[in-house]
Amino acid sequence: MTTQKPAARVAVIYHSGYGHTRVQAEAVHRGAAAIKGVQATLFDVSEVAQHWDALDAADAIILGSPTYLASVSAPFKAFMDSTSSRWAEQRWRGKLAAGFTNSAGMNGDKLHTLTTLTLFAMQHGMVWVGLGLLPGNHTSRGSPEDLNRLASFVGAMAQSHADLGSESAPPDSDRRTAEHLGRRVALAALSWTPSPQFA
Ligand SMILES: Cc1cc2nc3c(=O)[nH]c(=O)nc-3n(C[C@H](O)[C@H](O)[C@H](O)COP(=O)(O)O)c2cc1C
Repeated sequence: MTTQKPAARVAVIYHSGYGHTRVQAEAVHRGAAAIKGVQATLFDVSEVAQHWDALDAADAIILGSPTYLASVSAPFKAFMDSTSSRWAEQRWRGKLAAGFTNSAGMNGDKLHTLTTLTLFAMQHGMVWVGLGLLPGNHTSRGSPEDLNRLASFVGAMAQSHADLGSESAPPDSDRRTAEHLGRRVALAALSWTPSPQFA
């Protein structure tokens, strides 16, 4: 008898003060939801109180925050701190994790935000899934239209000019990069079954 593998569940949780990171989060979610057999959900941190069960049940949690003063935003940090009882019980141990961030600067110290998200996942005993893309816009033949134009490895980066609204920023290449992250995590979640001995 063959046993049907249950659909993988991917939760995307994000904060966005002005809508730009929400656009990125929606793209990550779209990418994950496009994978057959994957149930993808998208949560704003302000509504996390209603979604703890879904986060606990997820096979993968994708974390997203704008970069504010070189790190995660205060609302996202409040969410991180509110997971401390789960940290103490290591309830999320063995889940997959990934991350994304958006800021006004091309660099803007975004890497520090992604590093913060990675360390958060490590403290929870989660297993980090990187972006898995070579750098875009990396040679004289490259362009800002390239996937992964900001050349990140650890997660998806996006950049939004500070004077543009979320209807046009971040640009299409960053939205496609975010979709790629969602797809990659969803595919990983479909094939990720940690054994009971995994610790
Ligand atoms: C309090 C604050 C701090 C910021 N700090 C940075 C920063 O360190 N680096 C950067 O490149 N942009 C910084 N920005 C710009 C935001 O990252 C940028 O506007 C981003 O698109 C906001 O995303 P959101 O609309 O999802 O909130 C900051 C913006 C705010 C409001």
